[in-house]
Amino acid sequence: MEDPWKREFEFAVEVARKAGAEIRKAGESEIRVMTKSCTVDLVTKTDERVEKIIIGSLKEEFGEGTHCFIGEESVAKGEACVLTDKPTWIIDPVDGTTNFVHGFPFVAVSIGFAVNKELEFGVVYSCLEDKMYKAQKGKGAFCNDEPIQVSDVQDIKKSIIISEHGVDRSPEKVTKIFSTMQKILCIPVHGLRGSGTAATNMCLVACGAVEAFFEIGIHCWDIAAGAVIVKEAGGLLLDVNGGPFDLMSRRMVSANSDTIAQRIIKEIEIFPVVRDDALVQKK
Ligand SMILES: O=P([O-])([O-])O[C@@H]1[C@@H](O)[C@H](O)[C@@H](O)[C@H](O)[C@@H]1O
Ligand SMILES: [Mg+2]
Repeated sequence: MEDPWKREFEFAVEVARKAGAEIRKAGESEIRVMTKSCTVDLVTKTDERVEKIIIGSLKEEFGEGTHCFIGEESVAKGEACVLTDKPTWIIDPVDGTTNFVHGFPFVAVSIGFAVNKELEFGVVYSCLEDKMYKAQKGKGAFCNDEPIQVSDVQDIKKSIIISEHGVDRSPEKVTKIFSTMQKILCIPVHGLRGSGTAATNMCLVACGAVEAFFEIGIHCWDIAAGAVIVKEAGGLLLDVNGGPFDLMSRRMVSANSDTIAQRIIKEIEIFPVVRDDALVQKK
């Protein structure tokens, strides 16, 4: 099978590893914490610096203007968040920023790549675990170059489900989030977990450590890379209402099978979120 984006894929792995080393180094020094949408939506100088390193390296390697970029911290500063047909890098430089600030050991660099709005490959580097997850469309999923596969568990009562509570602390949303988690927990499932980073959660689905991850409130940069990795590991992605996965919708279910996915979807109490491509952009 032809491999038109081989060079981009291989370079993305290199850049993710370099970015991970920067995060580990920064974690040993003073971490200056700032906030974005609310007091618990944290960002640090490391997030911003690492995103600049990633995008700068990609522009240097592939030229200015040939590719588009959607980066978490660039969007936070008002850059557009619109997926066009052009080759587009979808980047979360530090996924698990709150974990990074607290020294909780799950922090990932997430680099997805889409062409004609189709995800071509994804790279997630869990840099404190030194686990490099990667996948190209049609070519399987790997962790540290070993093939990975989703779990074969089909009985929800023998599953672990991952979800996150996100940064929105409004009572009506928190109530729905925890009511959903309570209903799933009391199916009962073996357990509920959350690593604090969507990208890592998706890789845990892909390697069969858990059966599913769902969340309402994530962003395209959190899940673009993980989406390819889950699919190439034999899993699937759906909207939380059971419809087709929509990268820009800020909600999704990733699971090892449709059986598990459908059982979870029955319990999810959906609340509205503003789409990534409807975010207010810089004038
Ligand atoms: O902000 P960040 O650490 O890059 O990304 C995080 C996501 O990976 C996680 O799923 C979500 O629950 C957090 O609220 C946060 O958005
Ligand atoms: Mg993130």
